[in-house]
Amino acid sequence: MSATPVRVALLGCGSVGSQVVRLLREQSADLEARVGAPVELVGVAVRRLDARREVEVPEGLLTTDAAGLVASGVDVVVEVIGGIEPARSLILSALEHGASVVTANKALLAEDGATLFAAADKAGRDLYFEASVAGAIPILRPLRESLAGDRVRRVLGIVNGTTNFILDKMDTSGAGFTEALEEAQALGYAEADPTADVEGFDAAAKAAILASLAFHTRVVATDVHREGISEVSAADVASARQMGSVVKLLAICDLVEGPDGPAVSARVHPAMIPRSHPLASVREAYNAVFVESDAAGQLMFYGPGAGGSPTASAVLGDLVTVARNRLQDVRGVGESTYADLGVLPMGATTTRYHVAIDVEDKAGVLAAVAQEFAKQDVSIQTVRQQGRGEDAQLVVVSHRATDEALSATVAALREMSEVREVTSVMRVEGDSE
Ligand SMILES: NC(=O)C1=CN([C@@H]2O[C@H](COP(=O)(O)OP(=O)(O)OC[C@H]3O[C@@H](n4cnc5c(N)ncnc54)[C@H](O)[C@@H]3O)[C@@H](O)[C@H]2O)C=CC1
Ligand SMILES: N[C@@H](CC=O)C(=O)O
Ligand code: NA
Repeated sequence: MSATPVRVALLGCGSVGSQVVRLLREQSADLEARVGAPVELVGVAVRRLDARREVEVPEGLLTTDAAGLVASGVDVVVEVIGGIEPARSLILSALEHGASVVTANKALLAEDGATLFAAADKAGRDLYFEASVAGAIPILRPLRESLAGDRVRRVLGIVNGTTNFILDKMDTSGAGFTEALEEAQALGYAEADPTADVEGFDAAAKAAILASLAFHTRVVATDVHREGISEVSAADVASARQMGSVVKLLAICDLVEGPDGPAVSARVHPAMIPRSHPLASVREAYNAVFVESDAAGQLMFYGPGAGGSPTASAVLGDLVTVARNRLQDVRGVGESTYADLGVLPMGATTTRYHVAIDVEDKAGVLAAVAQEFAKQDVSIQTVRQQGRGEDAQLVVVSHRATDEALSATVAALREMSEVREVTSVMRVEGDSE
């Protein structure tokens, strides 16, 4: 006699949801063998019954009553609607009704993960979310489980495919930001409204999730310093190229020593990295995440971070785990926030700056510019002059200093009579000091 099926409800049938349906159908026999029971899709909640879908869903499974579906006694709810509401209420209701939950919703986890994890604890059910960060790349499970005996010091990565595609195009073809964005939209990488990707909200949510798991503390999206790529100009990209560097949108999470003890620093911003750095070779819409820990040293995780099918792969991985757990009547590893660390403000975080300044080409200008750096106690690593006369430009790269001191230096440079314009300001990462 075959085992009782694990009954699955799917919420949302867009890019990711439709691929979840496809994989559940195509791999049904293997999934049954791996789980130890048939995995049965019993309902798919959609916004509109007559919408065009990438995959055929038997009509009897479709419903617009998501709330009714999660309350119908299913074993697992897979949430791939996205956004805060109704996703949050549906997940909470699913847990209250005894279902385990798999979600790809980084926006919700980074805004209100605490409520969801508390509800999962209260219900004694699993809440898994590998797909929420870097799509198909297994990164949350390694942080939560494989590295549980180590001390992670840094997580550094490219975690947004859309912005990496745009920056890569700007670098390889000399395209401006708007042109590169239009290409990303035409290829279906960027949304019609690409704000969450382009302005760094998507990457900041992922940074919050990564930092929470890596450092065993709670970090929310608003704890993450966020700058997007809409201000990155063709001149910035060209300036990076001249330095042998490339511009990438990075998510950087560090375990640091704050004024009151260990703290977390989490930031998302464009930065120049040397072309020799492994992250520089991450092209198009790919993602990569570096993890540095005391005992393991450096680890790199690389692969497709976006797209329906890769993301559905991560969803199915979680689905198999929570289904197995249910059959064995156990729970997987939950949230761990025992470290309860403070968050270091961006101003106190140490970074390095690249500053390109159009200046008057006359004696004493270089000394005057250097003096503004010295006033803020910012040490200069290199200065290069390019062009002459009207076209004279100084390119300064600093040593590491607090972000507060560096931005005060740039503000002072902008006020100098010898400075015509500060044309490019960008942080520098992945280099020696
Ligand atoms: N597309 C990607 O590459 C990745 C997406 N994710 C996450 O996966 C989730 C889903 O993303 P996509 O599939 O790309 O979005 P999508 O916009 O293609 O699909 C969402 C679907 O949910 C439906 N929906 C909205 N409200 C609903 C409701 N009340 N009841 C039932 N259905 C409803 C929409 O009509 C739409 O079909 C999001 O949380 C997203 O952040 C995570 C990693 C990568
Ligand atoms: N919009 C995201 C995809 C999902 O996380 C991206 O471009 O990386
Ligand atoms: Na992932």
